[in-house]
Amino acid sequence: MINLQDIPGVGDKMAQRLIKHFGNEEITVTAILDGDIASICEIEGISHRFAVSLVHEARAISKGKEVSEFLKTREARDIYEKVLEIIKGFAPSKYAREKLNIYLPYPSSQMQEIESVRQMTSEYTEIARKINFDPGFMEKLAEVRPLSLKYPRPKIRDRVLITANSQDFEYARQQFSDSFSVQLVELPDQLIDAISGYSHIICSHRSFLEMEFPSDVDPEFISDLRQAEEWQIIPENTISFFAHNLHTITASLEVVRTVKNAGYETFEHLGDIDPDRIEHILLNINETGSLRQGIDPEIDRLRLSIEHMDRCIQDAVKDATSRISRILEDRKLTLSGQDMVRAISGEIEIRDMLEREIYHSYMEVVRDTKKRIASELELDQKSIILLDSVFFTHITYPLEIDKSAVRSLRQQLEHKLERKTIEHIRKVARDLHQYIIPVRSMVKEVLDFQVGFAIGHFSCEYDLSMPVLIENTGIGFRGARNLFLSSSNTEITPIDYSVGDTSFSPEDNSESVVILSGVNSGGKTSLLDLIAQCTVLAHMGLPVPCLDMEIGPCEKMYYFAKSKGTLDAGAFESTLVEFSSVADPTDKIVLVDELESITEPGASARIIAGILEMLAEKQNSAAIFVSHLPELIMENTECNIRVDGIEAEGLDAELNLVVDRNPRYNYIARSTPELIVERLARRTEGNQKIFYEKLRNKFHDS
Ligand SMILES: Nc1ncnc2c1ncn2[C@@H]1O[C@H](COP(=O)(O)OP(=O)(O)OP(=O)(O)O)[C@@H](O)[C@H]1O
Repeated sequence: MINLQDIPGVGDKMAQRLIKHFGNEEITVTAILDGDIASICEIEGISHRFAVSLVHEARAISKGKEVSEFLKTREARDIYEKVLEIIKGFAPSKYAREKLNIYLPYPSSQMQEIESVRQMTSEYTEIARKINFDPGFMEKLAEVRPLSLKYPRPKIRDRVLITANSQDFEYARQQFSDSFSVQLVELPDQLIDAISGYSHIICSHRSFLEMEFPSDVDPEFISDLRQAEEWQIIPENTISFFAHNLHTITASLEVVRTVKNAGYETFEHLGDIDPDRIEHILLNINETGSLRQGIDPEIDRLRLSIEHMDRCIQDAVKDATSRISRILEDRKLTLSGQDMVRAISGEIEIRDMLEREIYHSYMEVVRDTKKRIASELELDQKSIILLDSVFFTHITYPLEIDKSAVRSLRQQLEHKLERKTIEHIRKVARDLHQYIIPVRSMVKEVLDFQVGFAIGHFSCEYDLSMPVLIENTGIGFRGARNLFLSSSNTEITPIDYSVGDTSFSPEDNSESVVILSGVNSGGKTSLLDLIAQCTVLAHMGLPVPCLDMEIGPCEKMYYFAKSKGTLDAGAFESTLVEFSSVADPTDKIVLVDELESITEPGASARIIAGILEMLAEKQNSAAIFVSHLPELIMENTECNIRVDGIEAEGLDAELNLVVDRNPRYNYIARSTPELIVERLARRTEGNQKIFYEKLRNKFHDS
């Protein structure tokens, strides 16, 4: 087991953060070595890229090998990166894109790594084919992101937890004071101060049962503070985890359901995950952690009542005043002589007489107004009693209301709503609590599924096949298509070719070291790229762009691309130094494109011959050298080296080169300069034509 801080990029602080997240160093290192990018990314501030580099570095240390152990040259790494870039094009998310970076070509000595990817790839290719890239499924798959465990903890201003002794107080403060107030109440006369201003009071000790609470307070009691679960005291926290990750969780559930329904056991070990049940509970909440509308009719009613209360009362009072106005307009007061005398003598007030006259009609309007408000706000009996005190018992015109009574009514409704909401939230939190760990595992699995599915999708899209791994040295294939050409929409000629001892080798032609000669633009470099792609993919455990392929896995891959022009002395020397590494005894595949351009033809033919001899003598390596100097090279060696050729068959009616892109075994291909000259001679006129014809005749003379 390696130490966390041995991994480059992991300092003291980073190690602590990782250990805090995973629990201990051993679990952390195991997660990193397992490539558990999803869990590593759950830590705030750690990017996918950094997580991937941790995995690479840790694996390299644990195996005592460099990451690029198999890929020995810059061009070999380029091929790997370009192939990986194509696969990444199928990644449904940024996470999957990054995680694909942990797929590397492994040397044959790490066959178990190759085998495990091969097995996984076959499964995923089958799943991808079966699900057939259903757009709905693909959309859900793409919605899954690593879970965010860093979401704002809810601040609950109207809740207080009262504790009865300093130990409970300290414990509760540490646990809960981030979310709501915690108070110490050791004596009954401290109670009122501690709870005033809070509508939701939680008592954490039975001694509070004996204390007298104000009549409008309805405290909750929990018997054992330390035994209480999070969902009992801060259900909002549990809800927050699900709400904050709602999209990812619901999308993951859908992915799991679809894969299960398609008959695959990929997620079977997630036994605790019942997508229907979890989805049903999640229907209660929205992304902000609030209860969704339409879930609890009582809560909806209270929400609406509070929201519409002011407008409803305002409109009802306005209409009532108009109605009173109309009543007054129709009224006339006739005073009898006696009344006049009593009024003058002060025995009765004119005001009283007037009030008496309209009292019944006025009160009827007030009664109707209350009824209307009660009905529009759907008030229950308790609230209707409070509504009574909103209206005065004496006559006012225009109709006036008691604003403090309106406030009390509102407060009463708000308290009721809070109470109902917390009851509901607690129920949802209790139901969801048990799924926190299973859901975390599920999302991790679905994220890994994204990666596997991307590979499966790539395999289906390019119609790839799993290569057969053989004991012998060599690589051979049928119907192979260069992925880089496929991506550029060129119409591709499938290639059949074999180097070394494969069942595709022509009879008596199983040499593993060959020179590939041929026409300019015949496809020699494309064929080298194709062999490099197949070699890299096969050593990654991935399928290859061939109808069938056999490969003898090896330890290293060298790819030397064509150099641009003759090299100066320094560059020539460093190229030779690079090539010297080919001399070590390990089995390898060596691909070289036109090495002759490093120096003048005679010298380079000797150098190439020397390198080829060395490779051929070891008999454990496959090598393909593209060269325009096959005869010159062969003159310089006695070794058993095969020369194959890609030949141009001539010019077509449009004067384009007609090439057979499939190499011919044991065949030195004719070069094309004469065909190019021929084409120029036919396409030009006048002096130019004369010039090209002169050159063409030179070929014919020889
Ligand atoms: N199998 C194929 N199917 C279709 N087109 C191909 C195939 N192989 C190569 N080509 C086309 O031929 C072009 C030239 O190929 P490439 O560069 O591999 O030839 P080359 O023999 O290496 O040429 P040169 O000798 O000039 O370096 C490519 O760009 C590609 O468009």
